[in-house]
Amino acid sequence: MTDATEYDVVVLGAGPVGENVADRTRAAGLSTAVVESELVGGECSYWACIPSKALLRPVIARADARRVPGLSQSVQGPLDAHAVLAHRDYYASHWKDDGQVGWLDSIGVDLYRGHGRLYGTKMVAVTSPDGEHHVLTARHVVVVATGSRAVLPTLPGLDTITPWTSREATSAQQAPGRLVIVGGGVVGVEMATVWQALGSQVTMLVRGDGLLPKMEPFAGSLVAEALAEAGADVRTGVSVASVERGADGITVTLEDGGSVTADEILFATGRAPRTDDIGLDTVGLEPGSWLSVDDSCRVDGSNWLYAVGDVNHRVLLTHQGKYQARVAGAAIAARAQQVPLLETDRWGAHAATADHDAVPQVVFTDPEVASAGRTLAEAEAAGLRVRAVDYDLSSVSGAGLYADGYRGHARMIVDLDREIVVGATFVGPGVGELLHSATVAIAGEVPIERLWHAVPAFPTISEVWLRLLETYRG
Ligand SMILES: Cc1cc2nc3c(=O)[nH]c(=O)nc-3n(C[C@H](O)[C@H](O)[C@H](O)COP(=O)(O)OP(=O)(O)OC[C@H]3O[C@@H](n4cnc5c(N)ncnc54)[C@H](O)[C@@H]3O)c2cc1C
Ligand SMILES: NC(=O)c1ccc[n+]([C@@H]2O[C@H](COP(=O)([O-])OP(=O)(O)OC[C@H]3O[C@@H](n4cnc5c(N)ncnc54)[C@H](O)[C@@H]3O)[C@@H](O)[C@H]2O)c1
Repeated sequence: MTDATEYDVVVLGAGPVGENVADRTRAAGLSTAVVESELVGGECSYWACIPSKALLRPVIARADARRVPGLSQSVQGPLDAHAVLAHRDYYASHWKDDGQVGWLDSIGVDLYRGHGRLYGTKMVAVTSPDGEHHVLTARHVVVVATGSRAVLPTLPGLDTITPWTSREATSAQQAPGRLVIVGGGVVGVEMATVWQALGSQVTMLVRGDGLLPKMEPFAGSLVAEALAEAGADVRTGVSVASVERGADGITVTLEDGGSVTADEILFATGRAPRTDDIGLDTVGLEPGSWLSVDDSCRVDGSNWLYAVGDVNHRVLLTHQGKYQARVAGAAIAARAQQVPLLETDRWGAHAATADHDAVPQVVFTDPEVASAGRTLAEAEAAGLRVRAVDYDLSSVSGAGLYADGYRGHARMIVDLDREIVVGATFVGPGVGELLHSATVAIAGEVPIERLWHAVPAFPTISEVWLRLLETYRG
């Protein structure tokens, strides 16, 4: 090893979360280095959130326009797939990270390109692409922010095909004629929405009994209904037995004996931590494991190792990882300054409390699904005494004006002992922008009787809040 360099903080991985923690520690006056093996900006910028949403936006805008009388006639044609993909390429910065590298430079964070591995306590060894080695020593902490990767199931014949993961699904340069998607989670439904609209014949193979199993059941039902109307073949309760490449493409054999043939197959079957080759064994941790942390994002049992973002498996979402980065950054700075007492209590400045109680998520399908906090099933499993309050979104004036024949549903979960909202789910066109109202109500633990005074503007879809509260109050 050559070229040993010392920093206050060393961050392993420059995805959105690593970048944010580096920003916070640098702003607190701590010298900070980040190590990145691929592109600064991580999965989110190049193969996940940004390209997927750039692909989805024209699909959703067209679907919305088709529901507006006077406009629908002019948007009946197909999408211009070439222009949609070019728009995506632009938002993925053509898979170049110059902009983000420039930003790191502007905030005074040093970037080391290469594969980083922990190398004992407070040390990170970096192997650069041209084979050089650096050892970075952290005076205070090392932060692991190496994210996650797609998981492929073990299947006979997998080695005969080159399957798509979320990376290929978000960066493909043309629509396959026939696309099979295995998995009915968030990646599965968003990518089915995109590629069916761009001209592929999509078949979804879902082993459970519905889509989006982690959300309220009506969310998956409404999305499945709309995907089927868009022409996708959504099959639930089916499992893949094997895959094989033949003259006519990829043949997927199902456990019930049926089969489907396609040009491409996307496995949208979940994520694994990128920790198999980061030197965890040198610090007594298990390679390949998710890193378990406390609410300040410090790895259990350590006083110098933090883990933020996907890699700690608390919530696999960019905005929540960036929230963890803000909390961890504040905790790292406070501990470095030897602040005697950190605010690690619930909702304190050094506790990522919202990870447990107030996580928002938007699934950008048509209809959109927007949820915050707990589902009914989660609230009950947590032992809360709750009531689910339901309302048909199509009965809200603003929804009718938004789209002809509006279809949607809303559910609010009320904690009956505290009389506060602990969860909300909205499904319908345009509901994504409604979500922050729910997040504020949940994180703020606003009493229902005070929410009654939060008057939604007429005639917006947000009047659903009034209808939910009226329904609750009877
Ligand atoms: C298709 C798809 C769509 C998504 N859409 C959304 C969305 O709309 N909204 C949302 O909130 N979330 C979305 N997500 C989730 C989101 O992408 C992740 O939660 C987010 O990227 C996590 O950020 P991170 O910084 O923890 O990890 P990552 O973004 O994975 O970044 C980790 C970085 O660490 C680097 N790295 C790894 N190992 C090493 C090493 N040994 N040395 C050096 N560098 C290393 C990687 O190269 C990478 O740049 C989506 C995910 C997918 C797959
Ligand atoms: N809009 C967004 O916020 C957004 C978009 C995409 C992804 N994400 C995040 O990225 C993460 C990954 O998404 P994902 O959809 O890959 O994971 P997921 O865990 O949401 O869904 C994976 C699905 O695949 C199924 N599955 C697993 N193994 C299987 C197998 N062998 N055969 C058939 N089905 C199998 C699971 O039952 C599950 O329903 C999620 O945590 C998600 O929140 C967020």
